[in-house]
Amino acid sequence: MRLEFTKMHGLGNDFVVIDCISQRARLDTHQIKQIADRHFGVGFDQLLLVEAPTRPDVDFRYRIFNADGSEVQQCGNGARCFARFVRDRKLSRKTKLIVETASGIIELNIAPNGWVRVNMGVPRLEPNDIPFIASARALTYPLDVSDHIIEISAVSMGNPHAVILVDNVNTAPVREWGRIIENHPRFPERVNVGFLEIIDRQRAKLRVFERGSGETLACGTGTCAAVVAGIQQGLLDERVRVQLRGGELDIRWQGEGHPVWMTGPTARVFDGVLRLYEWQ
Ligand SMILES: N[C@@H](CCC[C@H](N)C(=O)O)C(=O)O
Repeated sequence: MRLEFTKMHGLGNDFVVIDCISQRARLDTHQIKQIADRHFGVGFDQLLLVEAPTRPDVDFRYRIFNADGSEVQQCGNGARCFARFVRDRKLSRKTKLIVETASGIIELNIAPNGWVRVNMGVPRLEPNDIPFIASARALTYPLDVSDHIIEISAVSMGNPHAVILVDNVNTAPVREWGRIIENHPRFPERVNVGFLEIIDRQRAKLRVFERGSGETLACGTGTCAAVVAGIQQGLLDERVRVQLRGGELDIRWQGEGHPVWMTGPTARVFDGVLRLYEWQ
Protein backbone atom coordinates (compact mmCIF):
# COMPACT_ATOMS: atom_id res chain seq x y z
CA MET A 1 0.00 0.00 0.00
CA ARG A 2 1.37 3.43 -1.02
CA LEU A 3 0.16 6.36 1.08
CA GLU A 4 1.06 10.02 0.85
CA PHE A 5 1.24 11.76 4.21
CA THR A 6 2.25 15.06 5.78
CA LYS A 7 4.19 15.40 9.01
CA MET A 8 2.85 18.32 11.06
CA HIS A 9 2.93 19.63 14.59
CA GLY A 10 1.04 21.96 16.90
CA LEU A 11 3.51 23.27 19.50
CA GLY A 12 5.63 20.14 19.15
CA ASN A 13 2.68 17.75 19.58
CA ASP A 14 3.42 15.91 16.33
CA PHE A 15 1.21 14.22 13.79
CA VAL A 16 1.20 12.13 10.65
CA VAL A 17 -1.77 13.40 8.62
CA ILE A 18 -3.26 11.26 5.83
CA ASP A 19 -5.78 12.34 3.21
CA CYS A 20 -8.21 9.41 3.04
CA ILE A 21 -10.46 11.18 0.54
CA SER A 22 -8.08 11.22 -2.44
CA GLN A 23 -6.48 7.88 -1.50
CA ARG A 24 -7.69 4.64 0.02
CA ALA A 25 -6.16 3.92 3.43
CA ARG A 26 -6.92 0.90 5.60
CA LEU A 27 -4.51 0.77 8.51
CA ASP A 28 -4.57 -1.85 11.23
CA THR A 29 -3.27 -1.35 14.79
CA HIS A 30 0.05 -3.04 13.99
CA GLN A 31 0.68 -0.69 11.04
CA ILE A 32 -0.31 2.39 13.06
CA LYS A 33 2.17 1.43 15.79
CA GLN A 34 4.90 0.90 13.20
CA ILE A 35 4.36 4.33 11.65
CA ALA A 36 4.37 5.83 15.18
CA ASP A 37 7.72 4.25 16.05
CA ARG A 38 10.34 7.02 16.25
CA HIS A 39 13.18 4.63 15.35
CA PHE A 40 11.67 2.20 12.85
CA GLY A 41 8.86 4.40 11.50
CA VAL A 42 8.08 8.07 10.94
CA GLY A 43 7.16 8.89 14.54
CA PHE A 44 4.11 10.72 15.84
CA ASP A 45 2.09 11.41 18.97
CA GLN A 46 -1.15 11.04 16.98
CA LEU A 47 -2.17 9.85 13.52
CA LEU A 48 -4.85 12.05 11.94
CA LEU A 49 -7.10 10.76 9.17
CA VAL A 50 -8.99 13.20 6.94
CA GLU A 51 -12.14 11.44 5.73
CA ALA A 52 -15.29 12.34 3.81
CA PRO A 53 -18.18 13.28 6.12
CA THR A 54 -20.84 10.72 7.03
CA ARG A 55 -23.57 13.43 7.27
CA PRO A 56 -24.59 16.29 4.96
CA ASP A 57 -24.21 19.19 7.42
CA VAL A 58 -20.43 18.89 7.99
CA ASP A 59 -17.34 19.35 5.80
CA PHE A 60 -15.12 16.46 6.90
CA ARG A 61 -14.77 13.55 9.29
CA TYR A 62 -11.70 13.69 11.55
CA ARG A 63 -10.33 10.44 13.04
CA ILE A 64 -7.53 10.27 15.59
CA PHE A 65 -5.23 7.44 16.72
CA ASN A 66 -2.70 7.54 19.56
CA ALA A 67 0.82 6.16 19.16
CA ASP A 68 -0.28 2.93 20.89
CA GLY A 69 -2.84 2.36 18.11
CA SER A 70 -5.93 3.25 20.15
CA GLU A 71 -8.60 5.34 18.41
CA VAL A 72 -9.62 8.40 20.44
CA GLN A 73 -12.41 10.93 20.42
CA GLN A 74 -10.63 14.27 20.28
CA CYS A 75 -7.29 16.03 19.71
CA GLY A 76 -7.05 19.81 19.97
CA ASN A 77 -3.60 20.46 18.48
CA GLY A 78 -4.49 17.95 15.79
CA ALA A 79 -7.70 19.86 15.00
CA ARG A 80 -5.69 22.98 14.15
CA CYS A 81 -3.30 20.95 11.96
CA PHE A 82 -6.30 19.24 10.33
CA ALA A 83 -7.66 22.67 9.28
CA ARG A 84 -4.30 23.76 7.89
CA PHE A 85 -3.88 20.42 6.05
CA VAL A 86 -7.24 20.59 4.23
CA ARG A 87 -6.53 24.18 3.21
CA ASP A 88 -2.95 23.50 2.01
CA ARG A 89 -4.08 20.38 0.13
CA LYS A 90 -6.95 22.39 -1.39
CA LEU A 91 -9.51 19.91 -0.11
CA SER A 92 -11.58 22.96 0.89
CA ARG A 93 -11.38 26.72 0.31
CA LYS A 94 -13.51 27.54 3.37
CA THR A 95 -11.95 29.45 6.27
CA LYS A 96 -14.59 28.04 8.65
CA LEU A 97 -14.85 24.26 8.70
CA ILE A 98 -17.40 22.10 10.48
CA VAL A 99 -15.86 18.74 11.30
CA GLU A 100 -17.27 15.57 12.86
CA THR A 101 -15.20 13.68 15.41
CA ALA A 102 -15.93 10.56 17.45
CA SER A 103 -17.11 12.87 20.26
CA GLY A 104 -19.20 15.35 18.26
CA ILE A 105 -18.92 18.38 16.02
CA ILE A 106 -16.12 20.94 16.23
CA GLU A 107 -15.71 24.24 14.36
CA LEU A 108 -12.33 25.29 12.98
CA ASN A 109 -11.57 28.89 11.93
CA ILE A 110 -8.44 29.44 9.86
CA ALA A 111 -6.64 32.81 10.07
CA PRO A 112 -4.42 34.01 7.17
CA ASN A 113 -1.25 33.63 9.32
CA GLY A 114 -1.82 29.86 9.70
CA TRP A 115 -3.18 30.13 13.26
CA VAL A 116 -6.42 28.30 13.90
CA ARG A 117 -9.21 29.06 16.40
CA VAL A 118 -11.22 26.03 17.42
CA ASN A 119 -14.57 25.74 19.13
CA MET A 120 -13.73 22.65 21.20
CA GLY A 121 -17.29 22.14 22.43
CA VAL A 122 -18.83 22.25 25.88
CA PRO A 123 -16.75 20.50 28.58
CA ARG A 124 -18.50 17.74 30.52
CA LEU A 125 -18.00 17.55 34.26
CA GLU A 126 -20.36 14.79 35.42
CA PRO A 127 -18.26 11.76 36.47
CA ASN A 128 -20.28 9.36 34.27
CA ASP A 129 -19.64 11.50 31.18
CA ILE A 130 -15.84 11.46 31.61
CA PRO A 131 -15.97 8.47 32.53
CA PHE A 132 -14.69 8.58 36.12
CA ILE A 133 -15.89 6.50 39.06
CA ALA A 134 -17.14 8.81 41.83
CA SER A 135 -20.30 8.87 43.95
CA ALA A 136 -21.13 12.51 43.04
CA ARG A 137 -19.75 15.43 41.04
CA ALA A 138 -17.17 17.57 42.89
CA LEU A 139 -14.63 20.29 42.08
CA THR A 140 -11.81 17.95 43.09
CA TYR A 141 -11.64 14.29 44.03
CA PRO A 142 -9.14 12.45 46.25
CA LEU A 143 -7.24 9.76 44.31
CA ASP A 144 -4.73 7.23 45.60
CA VAL A 145 -1.46 7.34 43.67
CA SER A 146 1.56 5.32 44.82
CA ASP A 147 1.07 5.70 48.59
CA HIS A 148 -0.19 9.30 48.29
CA ILE A 149 -3.73 10.67 48.28
CA ILE A 150 -3.75 13.52 45.77
CA GLU A 151 -6.57 15.86 44.65
CA ILE A 152 -7.55 15.81 41.00
CA SER A 153 -10.20 17.50 38.86
CA ALA A 154 -11.91 15.41 36.19
CA VAL A 155 -13.04 16.97 32.89
CA SER A 156 -14.14 15.60 29.53
CA MET A 157 -13.30 17.61 26.41
CA GLY A 158 -14.74 14.75 24.38
CA ASN A 159 -11.80 12.78 25.77
CA PRO A 160 -11.05 12.22 29.48
CA HIS A 161 -8.68 14.42 31.51
CA ALA A 162 -7.44 14.44 35.11
CA VAL A 163 -5.92 17.76 36.22
CA ILE A 164 -3.56 18.12 39.21
CA LEU A 165 -2.50 21.49 40.64
CA VAL A 166 1.25 21.65 41.24
CA ASP A 167 3.63 24.31 42.58
CA ASN A 168 6.18 23.82 39.81
CA VAL A 169 5.67 21.94 36.53
CA ASN A 170 9.44 21.42 36.18
CA THR A 171 9.65 19.28 39.30
CA ALA A 172 6.19 17.63 39.05
CA PRO A 173 6.31 13.77 38.82
CA VAL A 174 4.76 13.85 35.33
CA ARG A 175 5.99 10.49 34.04
CA GLU A 176 5.74 8.54 37.30
CA TRP A 177 2.25 9.70 38.33
CA GLY A 178 1.12 10.15 34.73
CA ARG A 179 1.59 6.46 33.98
CA ILE A 180 -0.17 5.38 37.19
CA ILE A 181 -3.13 7.76 36.83
CA GLU A 182 -3.51 7.01 33.09
CA ASN A 183 -4.33 3.42 34.03
CA HIS A 184 -6.09 4.08 37.36
CA PRO A 185 -9.12 1.77 37.84
CA ARG A 186 -11.37 4.80 38.55
CA PHE A 187 -10.88 5.86 34.90
CA PRO A 188 -12.39 2.91 32.99
CA GLU A 189 -11.32 4.30 29.58
CA ARG A 190 -7.91 5.44 30.88
CA VAL A 191 -7.17 9.18 31.09
CA ASN A 192 -4.88 12.04 30.01
CA VAL A 193 -3.12 13.59 33.00
CA GLY A 194 -2.36 17.33 33.21
CA PHE A 195 -0.07 19.02 35.76
CA LEU A 196 -1.13 22.65 36.12
CA GLU A 197 0.91 25.48 37.66
CA ILE A 198 -0.98 28.76 38.10
CA ILE A 199 1.19 31.85 37.50
CA ASP A 200 -1.57 34.43 37.92
CA ARG A 201 -5.26 34.72 36.95
CA GLN A 202 -4.46 35.02 33.23
CA ARG A 203 -1.38 32.80 32.92
CA ALA A 204 -0.54 29.19 33.69
CA LYS A 205 1.98 26.48 32.86
CA LEU A 206 1.03 22.92 31.96
CA ARG A 207 2.60 19.55 31.24
CA VAL A 208 0.47 16.65 30.04
CA PHE A 209 1.04 12.90 30.18
CA GLU A 210 -1.21 11.74 27.36
CA ARG A 211 -3.20 8.53 27.32
CA GLY A 212 -1.72 6.23 24.70
CA SER A 213 1.24 8.48 23.81
CA GLY A 214 3.12 9.43 27.03
CA GLU A 215 4.25 12.97 27.82
CA THR A 216 3.92 15.28 24.81
CA LEU A 217 5.27 18.80 24.28
CA ALA A 218 1.70 20.14 24.26
CA CYS A 219 -1.86 18.84 24.48
CA GLY A 220 -4.73 20.99 23.19
CA THR A 221 -7.62 19.21 24.89
CA GLY A 222 -5.47 18.90 28.04
CA THR A 223 -4.97 22.67 28.02
CA CYS A 224 -8.71 23.30 27.64
CA ALA A 225 -9.46 20.83 30.46
CA ALA A 226 -6.84 22.39 32.77
CA VAL A 227 -8.22 25.91 32.20
CA VAL A 228 -11.78 24.66 32.84
CA ALA A 229 -10.59 23.04 36.10
CA GLY A 230 -8.73 26.24 37.12
CA ILE A 231 -11.74 28.47 36.36
CA GLN A 232 -14.11 26.11 38.19
CA GLN A 233 -11.87 26.35 41.27
CA GLY A 234 -11.88 30.18 41.08
CA LEU A 235 -8.17 30.38 40.28
CA LEU A 236 -8.25 31.62 36.67
CA ASP A 237 -10.12 34.26 34.64
CA GLU A 238 -12.15 33.62 31.51
CA ARG A 239 -9.17 34.12 29.16
CA VAL A 240 -5.88 32.36 29.90
CA ARG A 241 -2.52 32.10 28.15
CA VAL A 242 -1.03 28.66 28.85
CA GLN A 243 2.67 27.88 28.50
CA LEU A 244 3.40 24.33 27.42
CA ARG A 245 6.79 22.80 26.74
CA GLY A 246 6.33 23.39 22.98
CA GLY A 247 4.84 26.91 23.11
CA GLU A 248 1.70 28.81 24.10
CA LEU A 249 -2.04 28.42 23.64
CA ASP A 250 -4.80 30.95 24.19
CA ILE A 251 -7.90 29.49 25.90
CA ARG A 252 -11.27 31.16 26.57
CA TRP A 253 -14.16 29.75 28.55
CA GLN A 254 -17.17 31.71 29.75
CA GLY A 255 -18.27 29.04 32.21
CA GLU A 256 -20.60 26.08 32.54
CA GLY A 257 -22.69 25.36 29.45
CA HIS A 258 -20.39 27.37 27.14
CA PRO A 259 -17.90 25.94 24.65
CA VAL A 260 -14.14 26.27 25.15
CA TRP A 261 -12.28 28.24 22.45
CA MET A 262 -8.64 27.35 21.76
CA THR A 263 -6.33 29.43 19.53
CA GLY A 264 -2.84 28.42 18.47
CA PRO A 265 -0.34 27.87 15.67
CA THR A 266 0.18 25.01 13.22
CA ALA A 267 3.31 23.86 11.40
CA ARG A 268 3.94 21.64 8.38
CA VAL A 269 7.25 19.79 8.62
CA PHE A 270 7.51 17.62 5.50
CA ASP A 271 5.56 15.51 3.02
CA GLY A 272 6.36 11.84 2.49
CA VAL A 273 5.20 8.54 1.07
CA LEU A 274 4.65 5.36 3.11
CA ARG A 275 5.07 1.95 1.45
CA LEU A 276 3.58 -0.30 4.07
CA TYR A 277 4.31 -3.64 2.35
CA GLU A 278 8.05 -3.18 3.00
CA TRP A 279 7.49 -3.72 6.73
CA GLN A 280 5.76 -7.10 6.52
N1 LIG B 1 -2.65 15.64 21.76
C1 LIG B 1 -4.02 15.77 21.88
C2 LIG B 1 -4.83 14.71 22.54
C3 LIG B 1 -4.74 13.37 21.82
C4 LIG B 1 -5.63 12.28 22.36
C5 LIG B 1 -5.29 11.85 23.78
N2 LIG B 1 -3.97 11.28 23.90
C6 LIG B 1 -6.35 10.86 24.26
O1 LIG B 1 -6.06 9.65 24.34
O2 LIG B 1 -7.45 11.29 24.58
C7 LIG B 1 -4.55 17.17 21.96
O3 LIG B 1 -3.85 18.09 21.47
O4 LIG B 1 -5.67 17.37 22.43
